[in-house]
Amino acid sequence: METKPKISNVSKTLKSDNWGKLEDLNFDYYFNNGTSKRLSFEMYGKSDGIAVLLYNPKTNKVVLSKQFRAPVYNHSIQNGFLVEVVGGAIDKNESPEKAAIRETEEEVGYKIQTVEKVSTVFLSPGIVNEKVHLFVGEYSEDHKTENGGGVVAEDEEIEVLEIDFIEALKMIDNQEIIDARTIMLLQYVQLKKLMK
Ligand SMILES: Nc1nc2c(ncn2[C@@H]2O[C@H](COP(=O)(O)OP(=O)(O)O[C@H]3O[C@H](CO)[C@@H](O)[C@H](O)[C@@H]3O)[C@@H](O)[C@H]2O)c(=O)[nH]1
Ligand SMILES: [Mg+2]
Repeated sequence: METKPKISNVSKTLKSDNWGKLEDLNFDYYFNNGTSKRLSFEMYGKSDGIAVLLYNPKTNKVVLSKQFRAPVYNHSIQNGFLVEVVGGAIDKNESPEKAAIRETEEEVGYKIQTVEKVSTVFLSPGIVNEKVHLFVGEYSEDHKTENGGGVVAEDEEIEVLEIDFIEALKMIDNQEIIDARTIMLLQYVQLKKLMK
């Protein structure tokens, strides 16, 4: 018996192309009840992204950033300023690892040599097209540079926070940390016992 493909006749429609792209994915969807229907689902995204948690197992400290996020402000939360891990968009022809190392220096001013891959995740798979590559990276004071704070030409302004790991975990409990990438990476470090 011939089985129909679940998804067929796929096309894309570009609806907006500014900071990121808003597109429709159009397709015929074959339901389990034997009917099929043409569907269009909206997807928004830029390039894929990276996020890095910097941790120092000698001092039990982590480095986080604080910056303005429009959707957070839009919800009248924390006046729009979110505590996050280092994160950013991957440049054209750049590997996720290279992007993680570059963003770490740009945003928080530590020049690290290596990062360790944790996972690649979707943060909002119903809407957002971006995959985010998650990393952890060991740092020490020796890696500190004069840089950090974000790229002024990109209207970035980043406050660098170096705090005790235990304090960061408490900030998850009291809802001061509400960014999913940051929660995932802090809990990864806790689960894998990378720090006390
Ligand atoms: N988002 C956005 N940023 C803009 C815009 N115009 C200018 N910018 C500036 O461009 C910077 C982009 O910096 P990146 O560090 O490359 O990206 P990011 O926004 O920090 O991305 C990280 O966080 C996202 C979650 O908020 C993640 O989705 C992404 O994967 C990554 O981890 C922002 O900080 C902001 O200052 C705009 O229309 N939208
Ligand atoms: Mg960023």
